[in-house]
Amino acid sequence: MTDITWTLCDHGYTDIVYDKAEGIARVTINRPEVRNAFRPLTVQEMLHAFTDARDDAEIGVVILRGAGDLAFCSGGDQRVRGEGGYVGDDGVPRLNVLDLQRLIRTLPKPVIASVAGYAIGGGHVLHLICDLTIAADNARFGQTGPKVGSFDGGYGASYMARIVGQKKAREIWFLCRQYDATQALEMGLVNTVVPLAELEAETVKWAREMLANSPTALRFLKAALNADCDGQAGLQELAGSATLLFYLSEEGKEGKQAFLEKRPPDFKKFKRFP
Ligand SMILES: CC(C)(COP(=O)(O)OP(=O)(O)OC[C@H]1O[C@@H](n2cnc3c(N)ncnc32)[C@H](O)[C@@H]1OP(=O)(O)O)[C@@H](O)C(=O)NCCC(=O)NCCSC(=O)c1cc(O)c2ccccc2c1O
Repeated sequence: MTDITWTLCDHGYTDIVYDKAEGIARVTINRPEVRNAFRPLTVQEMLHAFTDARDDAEIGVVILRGAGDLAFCSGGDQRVRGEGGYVGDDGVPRLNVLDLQRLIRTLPKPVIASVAGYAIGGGHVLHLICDLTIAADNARFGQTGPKVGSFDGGYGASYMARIVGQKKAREIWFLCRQYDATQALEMGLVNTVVPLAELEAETVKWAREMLANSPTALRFLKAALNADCDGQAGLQELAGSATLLFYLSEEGKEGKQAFLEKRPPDFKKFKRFP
């Protein structure tokens, strides 16, 4: 049992459940009948919920999980895979999970994947993208792409290799094996493994610990760790956070104020640190 009371955020979602408590937002993929595989609508709803969590100043940590104990997420829903992507009600083929990956990656708050059961295919990449992964002892991890005629050569390949190393990443992709929670822990794919019954409590514990720390420090650390891997997009993210901080400073405000008051800015009063 977990000593936390979640409040449902009802946005009319059908494929996910979104709730909040104590500064934590929780996104649950709710399609257990297909091991929480995502279709375009699922991803659209997740994009909406993650955007809400990003923009809500009261939220400091986001949890991503799957409904039930059998799966975190089994990737793209193969039943709606058409030509050129996964097809929604509008008939348009999409790979919109890539938009979701970028949103989770750049969300300026820690995102925890709470994994029970299978994290497979595109579902495996989703847990990889999250900042931290807490796995239940029944969790199983793996890629299936080369078996089912797909691959994720973006974060799914390069970021995975950053985490587990080049040899292991090639093994995971080329052989499409499944790995249990202990093996995942050994290769650094997950941060910790707990008994299934303790998964929610442990996930909330980690979230609470981070909530007690400086949100700005966490924001910059996430952006800095991303920038190490993400090239110019990573630098943009890091620099955007720096600009935000600068806007909050007296020096930044002086520039704006001087413009509005139609006078030259007075930057002489600001120190130059070594
Ligand atoms: C996940 C499993 C290992 C679970 O096995 P288990 O034996 O526990 O359960 P079943 O196999 O019997 O499944 C129960 C039930 O769920 C259906 N189901 C499971 N997964 C999916 C799925 N992904 N899509 C549709 N349906 C699914 C299954 O058919 C059963 O239904 P019944 O009606 O028969 O009861 C195992 O299920 C499994 O291996 N699943 C497939 C995993 C997979 O291959 N996923 C897709 C990989 S490709 C991908 O995800 C992907 C998505 C993207 O959007 C990308 C975008 C850009 C680049 C790459 C992308 C990408 O690779």
